[in-house]
Formats: sequence, structure tokens, C-alpha cells
Amino acid sequence: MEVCFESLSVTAPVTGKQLLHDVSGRFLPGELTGILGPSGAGKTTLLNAISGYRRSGIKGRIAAGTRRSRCYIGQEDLLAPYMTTGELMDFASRLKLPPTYTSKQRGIIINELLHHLGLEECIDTRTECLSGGQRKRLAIALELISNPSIIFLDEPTSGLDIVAASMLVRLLSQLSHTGRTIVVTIHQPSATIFALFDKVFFLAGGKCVYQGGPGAHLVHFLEQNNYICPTHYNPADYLIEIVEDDKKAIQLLSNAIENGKGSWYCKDVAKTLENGAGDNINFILMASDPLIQKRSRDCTSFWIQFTVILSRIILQGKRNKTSLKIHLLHYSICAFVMCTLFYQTANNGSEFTSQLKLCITMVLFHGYSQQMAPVVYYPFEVKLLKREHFNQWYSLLPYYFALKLSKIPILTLLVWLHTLAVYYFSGLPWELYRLVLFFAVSLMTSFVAMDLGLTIGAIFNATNGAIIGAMTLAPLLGLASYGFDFMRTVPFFMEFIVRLSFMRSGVYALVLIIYSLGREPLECPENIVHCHFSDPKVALYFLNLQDIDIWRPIGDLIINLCFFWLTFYLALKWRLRK
Ligand SMILES: Nc1ncnc2c1ncn2[C@@H]1O[C@H](COP(=O)(O)OP(=O)(O)OP(=O)(O)O)[C@@H](O)[C@H]1O
Repeated sequence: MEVCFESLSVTAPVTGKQLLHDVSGRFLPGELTGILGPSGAGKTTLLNAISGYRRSGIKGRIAAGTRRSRCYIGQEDLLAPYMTTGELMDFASRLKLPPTYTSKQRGIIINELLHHLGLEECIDTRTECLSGGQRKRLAIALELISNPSIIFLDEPTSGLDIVAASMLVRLLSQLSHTGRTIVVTIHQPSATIFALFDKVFFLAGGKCVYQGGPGAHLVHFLEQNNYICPTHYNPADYLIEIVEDDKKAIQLLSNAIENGKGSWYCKDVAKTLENGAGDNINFILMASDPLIQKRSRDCTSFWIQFTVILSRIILQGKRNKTSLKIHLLHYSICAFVMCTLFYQTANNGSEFTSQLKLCITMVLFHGYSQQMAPVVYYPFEVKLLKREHFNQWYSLLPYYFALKLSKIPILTLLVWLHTLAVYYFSGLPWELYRLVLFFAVSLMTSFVAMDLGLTIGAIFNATNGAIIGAMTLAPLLGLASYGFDFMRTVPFFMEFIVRLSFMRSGVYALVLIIYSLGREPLECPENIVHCHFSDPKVALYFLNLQDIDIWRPIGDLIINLCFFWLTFYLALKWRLRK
């Protein structure tokens, strides 16, 4: 399958700056094509536009196979952590190959690919322990499982030494000669790497300054335009130096090659595009080679995707013992501190404010613990999701449900242990329904906070997310503790506003659990004269909660939970479309 594009322009979304100016080109099957040019020339912009990775601000016509027939491997080495090469290959093969393939057949394909890409000895090595070159090769091996006919790679040699870089490009060259169209961007290739390309597409200042064969063709083209490449000089280096030193050269060479259209094999680009071109961008669905399509992922059901993704998350969770230990330590320390602070205060009629503080501290602890962690770790996972989803590994819905389900067991256990300790040592009555409700409210608060954190992590990067996360918590907490000492005079509209805070709902629910549900009078120490809050009804009256049913704040929490489930899903959807 070939890739061709005509009069392609790309503008930056906010500034409106034009990044590519009406470039045209054609990349043929069975060839390795390099998009070259100085830094900032627009190589990544072009690759992202023709691969479909970028969708906004594009004008022109593009034909680049179907979404299933192409894959994109970005500059960052995005590989799922805590998995070995073999496990990751198996994970990808279960998603990408039709379910009719037996594990033996999948194993044969995996071994063949690992052998071909020189990764056999790394089969039991964890992805985070692989070298830079091995990581790049694994990223390619993973995509090759579905046998794509077009592969786009952004700067695959970045971070590699010259030997590893040449090895990788040689491998790409071999892969392209099996009938695939492989397009890579490379900043400034060495002479050895340059010679491995079948075709090169030079960009400078967002314009095409050369398209065609490397070596003699390029030298000849330069000579025709009065640029004589010195003998024994890498023509790629020479062209980059020309366009960097002399800005007029960009216009001159771009005119000579008609901004990409002038190359002999580009003459019939328009004809190819005629088959299905639209007004703006249009990915023409080209006839697919049945042999190439044989292994493509097209029939893994929701259930298969869900179970495979869930098993990966569980495996990663089991391997990431540090995270589990940190969580256990955090919950244990906080439980110890809270047990000490509120020791036997929940059954003491003279400790009314301590009981309120207990409720606020519980909600603050669960809210803060569960919101801030995803804000920091989730942005990396979103990048991985984006790449795997773009390359058609799985759909969003099975991923979403697998992720949500995977969070339940550990969080439930942590919250249960914490609640049990605080409940017992604070002196709350040992009644099953009260304990279960106290735990349920703590758990719901944790889940709402986690979904809020995941939503922020899905939208923002870790730096901005940490700021937004902290900024969101502050008003929510402010609303949670607002007006407890003047509750009877709180205006109606403020009552409505405070209900928007899930933390407030959590605090209300805990207060009602402590004082309602047929609570017996609290004990009063002998030396205390005024102990009117020993009567739970007085406490509820003071807080203006005497007529509020316990299910109202719990209902508010459930509404918040549903709202943030939806928000998180929509945030992911938006991020994947962006
Ligand atoms: N969103 C944006 N807003 C404004 N300018 C942008 C935006 N994205 C890219 N650019 C600019 O477009 C130009 C091309 O960027 P691009 O990343 O495609 O370059 P490149 O050739 O891949 O560079 P490098 O080899 O250094 O990665 C650069 O000057 C860059 O600053």
C-alpha cells in the first residue's frame, strides 16, 4: 500500500502558524523512505499528519491505507512496564490476532518475530530493563504482530549510538523489502544510514526541498541547482547545511522540486487521489492485500479485550510491589495517627467538636489520598493508552471497564482496614450496620476522589495536573467544613452549593452515621457539667441535620460517583480524539 499526499498544509491550532506549506509526496510499498531535514523543519508534523495521528489544522489530500493497515511508533519508548518482552508480545498477540489462533500458533508468530528482530534473548527481560535499541525493536515487533502494511516511525534512532541506529535502520530496510511501506523521520542521518534509504523526502521551513533517491540522484539534483556537493561529503549533511545557512535556498530548491510534485514518481499522485479524495483530509480506503491483512486485528470481542487488559493490569499491579507497600504504609500510618488523635472520643458527649473533626479528617484523608496519586501517575498511562488505541490494539470501553474493575479489590481492602481501626479505636458503638455504612461512605468518597484524580490525569500532564488537583481539593474541602458552627443560619443557596462537594456529602453522611440510626446517648465524664451533646438529637439539631435522612448525602455521593465515572470516560474519549 502506498502513501501519497497532495498540497498538504498544516497550521498550529492556537497560534495559526503554518507549519507545512502545500507539500506533496509519494511513499511506495517495498521501500524505506526517510523524512529528513533540519530541526524544526516539520518532519514530525508531516509524519503525524499522514499517519492520522494528528487531525486538526490539516488541509490537503492524503491516502494512507486504512486505519487497520497502518501503525504509528512515536519518538517516546512507550512500553507497558513490569512485563517481560515475551509477556508483552503475548498480550499484544491476544488482542491483535483473531481468537481462532491457538496459543501455540501465537507462540510461533511471537518467536518468529522476536528472532527476526534479534530479541530472542530478551524474552524474559522486563521492558524497563531493555536497552534503548531493544526497546525500539520491541515497539516494532509489537506492531508487526498485526502485520501492518504501512509503518510510520518518528525518530526511531534518537537516543541510540551509531551502531544500534544503523542496525535498526537496516532492519527497517529489510522489513520494507517484504512489501511494506515504511516511513521514518530522522534528524540528521550518518552516511551509512542515509545509504540504506530507498527514497528520501527533505523538508526545510515546512516545504519540500527534495524528494527522490538518495546518493547520486540527490547530488545530481543539487548540481542542477548550482549546489556542488563536495566529493566524500554526505549529501544529506550538505543539503541540511545549505538550507540552514541560506534561507533563499529553501525557496529555490522547493520551486525546483515543485514542493514535492516535481519528482518523476509523483506525477500520478493526483490520479491515485482522484479515486476517493474529499474537500479536506481524506484517507482513501485502498484495496488490501489478503495476505497482509490475514493477521490483522479485526475480530477480538469486547470480552476478550476486557479480560486481556484486566489480566495485564493485575499482573502489573502484582509486580509493582513498591506501590502496594507505599499504599499499605500510608494507610497504616494515617490510621495510627487518627486512632491516636480520636482515641475514645466518638463515645464522649463532651467531645462534640472532636467527633466533627473525625468526620472531616476521614473524608479529607480518603479524598486527598485517592485524588493526588492518579494525577501524577496517570498521564504516563494515558500516553500508552493513546498509542495502543491508535494502533488498534483495543477499544476504549473494555479498557475503561478493566481499569475501573482492577481498582476495586485493593482500594476496598485498604479502606476496610483503615475504617475498622479508626472505627474501633475512636469508640464508635460496635454495631454492624453502623460500621458497614461508615465503611461504605469512606469507600465511596475514595472512589469519587480517585475518579476525579483520573479525570485530571487524563486531561493534563503531571505538572499541570498536580496544580489543578491541589486547586480542586481546596474548594471542595472548604465547602465540606463550611458553616458547622452557624448551620441554622446558612442561606438556602449556600446549602445548595455545599451539596456540590462530594466531600461535604461524605462529611454529612458520616455525621449522620455517628448521631442517627438509633444512637444511644453518649457517655459523659463525671467532671463535666455541661454535656448537652451527649444526646445525639441535640447534636443533630445544632447541625440542622435533625430532618435529613441518612440516604440523602449517600445519594449525593452516588450521584457524584456516577458523574465522575462519566467525566473520566469522556475525558479519555476526548484525549484519544485530540
Ligand atoms: N502547536 C504548535 N504551535 C506552534 N508551533 C508549532 C506547534 N507544533 C510545532 N510547531 C513548530 O513547527 C515546526 C515543526 O515542528 P516539528 O516538530 O514538526 O519539527 P521537526 O522537523 O520534527 O523537528 P525535530 O527534528 O527537532 O524534532 C517547529 O518550528 C515547531 O516549533
